[in-house]
Amino acid sequence: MLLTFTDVFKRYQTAEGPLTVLDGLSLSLDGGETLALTGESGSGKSTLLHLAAGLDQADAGAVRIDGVEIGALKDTGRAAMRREVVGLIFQQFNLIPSLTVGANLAFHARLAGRHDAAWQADLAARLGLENLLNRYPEQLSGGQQQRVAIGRTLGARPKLVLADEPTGNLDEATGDGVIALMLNLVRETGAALLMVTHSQRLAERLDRRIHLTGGRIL
Ligand SMILES: Nc1ncnc2c1ncn2[C@@H]1O[C@H](COP(=O)(O)OP(=O)(O)OP(=O)(O)O)[C@@H](O)[C@H]1O
Repeated sequence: MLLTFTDVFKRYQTAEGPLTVLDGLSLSLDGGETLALTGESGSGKSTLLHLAAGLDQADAGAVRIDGVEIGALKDTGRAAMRREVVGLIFQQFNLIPSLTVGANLAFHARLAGRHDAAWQADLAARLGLENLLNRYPEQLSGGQQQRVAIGRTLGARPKLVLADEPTGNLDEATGDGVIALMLNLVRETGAALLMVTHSQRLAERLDRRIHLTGGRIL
């Protein structure tokens, strides 16, 4: 298994008192598998993704990537795991505004020590970005920005891609095109994908679907 959650609990302290968001949740994702995560607003989908990315820690239970329990790693170990194994794609694109499209595309691959000019050129072409490489993110449409974000993530050849509502800011037709490109590239590189979506229609395009409710997977 590439990613496992075993009996994971996550609580937040809120102004109204403690809130249990994940309540003994377990799940597993195989290498190369694509999995859609749905759930009501506020059910804990982003919380789960943050735990999978090592951006936050569980209060109890274990989150493992490639057999390594990320809660047991020190900060530097978790950062290395994020850099080298995990790729993140967010609704808000999160491109680096001061870097060109070309430099954004290369950024994660360089950080991971896996920059490969031929692969980057191939990705740019596949994502229809080859004529935009010298532009800055603010000079792109939302769909173009998300294609850069996908290229930036896959440029580093992560084993695990975590996507949080990747087409949430795009219209349906643009979003469908972006998802198709992302799924093709994810499948081609053999990465696994955990994608949060509100859309049952998009969820149907992935290998498997899970639904988060009451802090657990149905
Ligand atoms: N840092 C925090 N402190 C306190 N409560 C939080 C914090 N982060 C999230 N929550 C609460 O935890 C619950 C789960 O939030 P989360 O963002 O994981 O849900 P979600 O399923 O991703 O929601 P949405 O679909 O609306 O994005 C919500 O009730 C939210 O208010």
